Amino acid sequence: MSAAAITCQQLTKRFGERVAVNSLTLTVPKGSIYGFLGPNGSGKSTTIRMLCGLMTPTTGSGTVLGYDVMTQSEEIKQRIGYMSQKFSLYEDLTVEENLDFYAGVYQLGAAERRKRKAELIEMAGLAGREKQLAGSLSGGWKQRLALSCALLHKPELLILDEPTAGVDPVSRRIFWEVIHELAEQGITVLVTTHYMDEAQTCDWIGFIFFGNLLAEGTPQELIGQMGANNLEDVFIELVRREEARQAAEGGAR
Ligand SMILES: Nc1ncnc2c1ncn2[C@@H]1O[C@H](COP(=O)(O)OP(=O)(O)OP(=O)(O)O)[C@@H](O)[C@H]1O
Repeated sequence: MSAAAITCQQLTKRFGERVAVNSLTLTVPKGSIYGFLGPNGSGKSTTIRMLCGLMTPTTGSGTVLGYDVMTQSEEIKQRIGYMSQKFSLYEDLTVEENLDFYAGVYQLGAAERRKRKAELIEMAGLAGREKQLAGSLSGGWKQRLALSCALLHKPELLILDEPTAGVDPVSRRIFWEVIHELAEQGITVLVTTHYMDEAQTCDWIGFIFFGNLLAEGTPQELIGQMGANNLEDVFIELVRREEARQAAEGGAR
């Protein structure tokens, strides 16, 4: 059995002339938290959409939980948990009704539905809020409900695209405690974030810019390799070097 939850080799996505993801090769080990970082528009969401089976790569190859990203997108969608930037909760349904809705999407039987709902309400700290309308929850609670919905079918892999964007620091901290608990249970997590304090707690980091993977390693390895003080400095230095390289290339033409 493979020790990788995700592998991709030279995965590429073009939109017309624009290369959104350029020959991306990476491996996400099972049970790890992999932080996927990069400036706005660098290709993170496009990569995630390809890995989730929502978008077909232009070229390259990859597997998610052993399934082929080119040909087995349905198998992948059934087995992963995905939370997008604008997680889709039904604001006019209660917490419990949202969970019921997604339990229906994942075709859970009545007994399993009851069990998973109870477990996830407990995990997310949503007890006592079951009858509250999702639309009346604060950002942090909405986000924890969305995470619970993404976990109903017990996925082995959780893919989170900027799950904490616009959420207050206390809620971010609680959310990340849950992420680490899930990883301890063996769930693999691929997560994008612009918050370097969050990235610092990941097992692995990949930096992408203009669709290219510029660096990969543990946070400590990257900080050491760059002679930086912290991940934020690594991030800024990688972007600066790449911009200088591109400017030199442009000037040489
Ligand atoms: N459907 C599409 N059609 C054309 N271009 C697209 C499409 N989706 C993304 N792009 C382009 O591909 C590039 C990568 O976008 P992507 O959304 O993957 O970046 P990102 O790293 O997720 O950015 P952010 O941090 O802002 O979410 C951008 O230049 C974007 O404009």
